[in-house]
Amino acid sequence: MTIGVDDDESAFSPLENNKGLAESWLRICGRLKGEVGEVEYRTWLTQIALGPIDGDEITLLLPTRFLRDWVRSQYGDRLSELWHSEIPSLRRVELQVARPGDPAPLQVADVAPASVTAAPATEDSTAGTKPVPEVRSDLVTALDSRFTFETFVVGKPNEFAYACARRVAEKPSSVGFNPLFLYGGVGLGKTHLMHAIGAELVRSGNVSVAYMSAEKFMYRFIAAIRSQSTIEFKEQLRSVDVLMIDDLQFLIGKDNTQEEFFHTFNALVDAGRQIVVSADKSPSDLSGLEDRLRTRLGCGMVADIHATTFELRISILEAKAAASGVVVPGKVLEFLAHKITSNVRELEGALNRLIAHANLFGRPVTLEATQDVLHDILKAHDRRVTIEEIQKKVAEHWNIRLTDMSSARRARNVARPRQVAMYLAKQLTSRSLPEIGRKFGNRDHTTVMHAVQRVTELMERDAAFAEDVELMRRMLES
Ligand SMILES: Nc1ncnc2c1ncn2[C@@H]1O[C@H](COP(=O)(O)OP(=O)(O)OP(=O)(O)O)[C@@H](O)[C@H]1O
Repeated sequence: MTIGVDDDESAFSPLENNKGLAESWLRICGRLKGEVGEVEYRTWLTQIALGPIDGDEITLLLPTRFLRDWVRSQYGDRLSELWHSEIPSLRRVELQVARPGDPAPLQVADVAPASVTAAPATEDSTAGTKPVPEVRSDLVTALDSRFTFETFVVGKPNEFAYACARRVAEKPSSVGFNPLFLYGGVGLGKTHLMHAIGAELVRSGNVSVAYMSAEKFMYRFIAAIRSQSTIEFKEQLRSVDVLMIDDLQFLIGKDNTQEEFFHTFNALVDAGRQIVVSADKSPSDLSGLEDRLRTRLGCGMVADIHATTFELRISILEAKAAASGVVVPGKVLEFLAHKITSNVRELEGALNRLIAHANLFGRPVTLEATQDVLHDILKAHDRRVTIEEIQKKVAEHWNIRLTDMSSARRARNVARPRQVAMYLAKQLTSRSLPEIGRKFGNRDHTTVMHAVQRVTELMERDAAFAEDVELMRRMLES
């Protein structure tokens, strides 16, 4: 059902005629204010006006499309939940851009935070995220309570970053370096470590901490400009003890926001406050950020989170499987750690899917079931082998020079490995025969065809040779 803000006034339930609805809305605003904090509430939520209610759907109106999209993405689910708790028959909250003549927002700027504020973590306030309460600064985006130091698995690739993060969490006033700059590829644990710092600081009390993504930083900054509250925004930011900004690369190309961040950064460092920043690259590689900002970012401790090793992937899988309570055989964990090497997020996603499947169907996790359930993920992770890799591995294995892959030498000890390499190129890549021929010293496609036939025949006749070729194939595929 779609409710438009249409011309049919009779279909509309004007707010002034619906006191109960207005009271519900005020209560919802009070709860939201308590949950998201004063600044966020004032920036985004006071701009919402009540629209019509029709059956199980209520419409809320926002002045611009930008605001509508932002409120939908950030608060859509929560608004639905809160409306449902007020009026159980309501199932949907529709967010629309207001048109001339639509009701104005209620004057709820002085809505007191509802008693829910003081309640313990509102576990249902954001999907999949359990916010940590009792944070002094309302600049804190909900911290995910799953991301703690206890649940972070430490190994060679991340031990340094972990140690630095711990240091900030334990002694925020005398860390000895500022900022802490965490960087590394996608899904390797940067956000996890930042949330862990936040959770630890909140637990220890007496420290105000602000965590937000660079994207959110920018939107808040823009919103502050729109609502003419930039001074307040700056003061809020500059009053925290620890400021953490995630995914700083988002600010590349956003010159005004960079400028604001730079000033905030300086003000906080000058005041002896701690900053933690994460990005996908080191400060020196973040081209697109202003030089002076890059220089300042690189002045503290720069900690790289490296790509995972097989051992770390196994440890992470073991920890996550144990926490799930589902028995996942070691063989399956090893298989996953071998196959999914891209990042921890994808590894975790694959394991979660297996666990969900096992729970749903009550079946044990086996290697066979894993291949079946994760068919699509595993396919996407199948390694793409290049002809150059094949040539290199085969040349090493048969102890010939790499250049002999393209040379005209016909001696058997050279020609045979070259044929094997052509055979493997045909088996493991999607290259055509002429393309393969070109990579082997501009040979004709019939030469490649002959090599493939010859190797196939030899493998049928000679078990030791077949084993050698199979070994090569496995090494290249792993
Ligand atoms: N060492 C680890 N131990 C346990 N879980 C981890 C570890 N590293 C990453 N994870 C998990 O992997 C997932 C992705 O991690 P996270 O979101 O922190 O990555 P990120 O580096 O911030 O990625 P992005 O660059 O996309 O923001 C999270 O669920 C996190 O808990």
